[in-house]
Amino acid sequence: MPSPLVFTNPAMPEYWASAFDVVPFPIYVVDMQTLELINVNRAMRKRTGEIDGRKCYEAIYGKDKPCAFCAIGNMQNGEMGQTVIFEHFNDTDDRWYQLQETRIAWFDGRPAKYSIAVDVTQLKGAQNALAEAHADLAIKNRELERLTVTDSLTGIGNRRHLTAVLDHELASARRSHLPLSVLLIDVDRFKQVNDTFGHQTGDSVLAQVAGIIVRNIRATDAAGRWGGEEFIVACPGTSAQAGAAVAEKLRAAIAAHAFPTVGSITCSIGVAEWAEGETAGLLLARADAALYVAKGAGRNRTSVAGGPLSG
Ligand SMILES: Nc1nc2c(ncn2[C@@H]2O[C@H](COP(=O)(O)OP(=O)(O)OP(=O)(O)O)[C@@H](O)[C@H]2O)c(=O)[nH]1
Repeated sequence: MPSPLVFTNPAMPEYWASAFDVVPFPIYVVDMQTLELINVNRAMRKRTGEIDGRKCYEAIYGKDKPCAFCAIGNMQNGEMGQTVIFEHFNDTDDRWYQLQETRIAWFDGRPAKYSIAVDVTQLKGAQNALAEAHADLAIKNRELERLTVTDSLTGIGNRRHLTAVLDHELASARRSHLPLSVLLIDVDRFKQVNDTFGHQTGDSVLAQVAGIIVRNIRATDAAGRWGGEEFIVACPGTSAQAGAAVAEKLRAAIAAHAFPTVGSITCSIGVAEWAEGETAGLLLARADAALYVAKGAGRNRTSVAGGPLSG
């Protein structure tokens, strides 16, 4: 009993033609030795015209030598009925095809392969659009995430970001037993800046102060705008003494900066080192108390908090 893939009935070529002409997808049969097209169905002829007898690579792909992706090489020693399925972009008509190619024996015994080519260009387009939409969404989500932790005026971390950073740094300090200091920075007499030069100039001063802070701290430090004209810097691995040095550096940099329209401004800074068992709220309360001392002592200075507040 011959394999159903070995066509032996001499009437078969006609049968083949009538059966495959009703299939709406292009189907063609190639002689595996000569690479000549033995049979081409109606859907294929509609696309290519009469190409029977021509080399497949030349008639279908407009090439002057066999295609690099041709499956015939791998089929030469394969089993009858061996099938490969792959997708291919045909640049002669700029369309994607899914090709299903099967090894057969033609009616006269010649080894051949027949190919069914399904145009999947639209499907590919939809897949690509979906992939693009996913990528776009991922980028937008990322941007949204960034915006929720960014202060829109200064571009540095906002209060939400700082709260998360402080929680994280406190947990790290608890584990590592390394010191952690926070700096609470407040622009001096900022109301005057607004009142004298207008709110817009005030905004610009805040953005510049943020820039000075960010440029003068370590990559491992975290800075953000706590609100209004107040900024916080968290310095992991930093004692109160070292924190005071960072504060003085920032204070001097801000005092030395020439702010357009406004001239010079100053700031006061409260520094507190985290004490074992202390919450972020209590740590900030101590930094705030130190800031209050700095303001009371005449502003444009740094004050370091004493030990933890009781209660
Ligand atoms: N331009 C601008 N001003 C702001 C912003 N947020 C808060 N302010 C202003 O900052 C000023 C803070 O004033 P105060 O709290 O009295 O403090 P100060 O004038 O800096 O005085 P001291 O802190 O005592 O030196 C207020 O006038 C607020 O309106 C902002 O986003 N932009």
